Amino acid sequence: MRTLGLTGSIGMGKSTTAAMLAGRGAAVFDADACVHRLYEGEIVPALAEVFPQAVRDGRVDRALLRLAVVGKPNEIAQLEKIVHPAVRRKKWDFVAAQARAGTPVCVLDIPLLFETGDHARVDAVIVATAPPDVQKARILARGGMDAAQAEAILARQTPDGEKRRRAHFIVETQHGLAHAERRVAGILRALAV
Ligand SMILES: CC(C)(COP(=O)(O)OP(=O)(O)OC[C@H]1O[C@@H](n2cnc3c(N)ncnc32)[C@H](O)[C@@H]1O)[C@@H](O)C(=O)NCCC(=O)NCCS
Ligand SMILES: Nc1ncnc2c1ncn2[C@@H]1O[C@H](COP(=O)(O)OP(=O)(O)OP(=O)(O)O)[C@@H](O)[C@H]1O
Repeated sequence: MRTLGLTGSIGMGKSTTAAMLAGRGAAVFDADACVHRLYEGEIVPALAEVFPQAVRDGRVDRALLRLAVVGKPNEIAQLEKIVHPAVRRKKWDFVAAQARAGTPVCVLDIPLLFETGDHARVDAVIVATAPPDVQKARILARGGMDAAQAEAILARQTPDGEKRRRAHFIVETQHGLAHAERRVAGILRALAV
């Protein structure tokens, strides 16, 4: 099995690129979706001890959690200390299950691929990217985060230029879906998978 890491800074088109890889047969682990699932129950007791204001009806309310942690380095570090080990377990369980099932290509879609060191544990790294103005417009258009919150999140991520330098493959997402789809097909061809 080939294991590919897919990353990109906030709003760069990572999830869209992951969906294209899935459409071509890859099994995708989505770290953001994994976190969101954990917030529905499994990790709620641990979080309720530290961020009780973000728990409503037995689940984590992400808008409230965002208010509690974004732009607050100590709080986000505390959150990561609880969330990241749980995600790590789910991620490698997923990879092991895919290997057992004989899946040919497994993709780890992880915003913090370099920050966690996972880039060194995969066969190749794909980085989704777009110019900064496109990125900012996308984050604001999606709603949820304002410009200051987006800046605070970006400040915690490896800069896009460094991600691109360290990538084996780059998918530029500012040229539209068809363009990115062709690039994804080309990458899979180049990897012979
Ligand atoms: C801060 C939270 C509540 C915001 O939730 P929201 O629904 O608005 O955003 P979502 O989870 O979809 O994340 C959007 C993007 O923000 C970026 N991001 C999120 N958390 C982090 C973080 N700790 N460090 C850097 N970037 C982050 C990523 O690019 C991610 O794709 C949420 O992201 C969270 O709980 N983060 C902590 C867990 C974490 O580190 N996740 C990152 C991948 S494991
Ligand atoms: N190749 C593309 N062509 C056109 N629009 C795109 C492309 N890729 C992404 N987009 C658009 O950009 C926005 C952000 O994309 P997406 O959700 O995939 O980003 P992301 O990197 O996963 O974001 P985040 O890290 O914030 O979760 C979406 O509105 C999506 O439709």
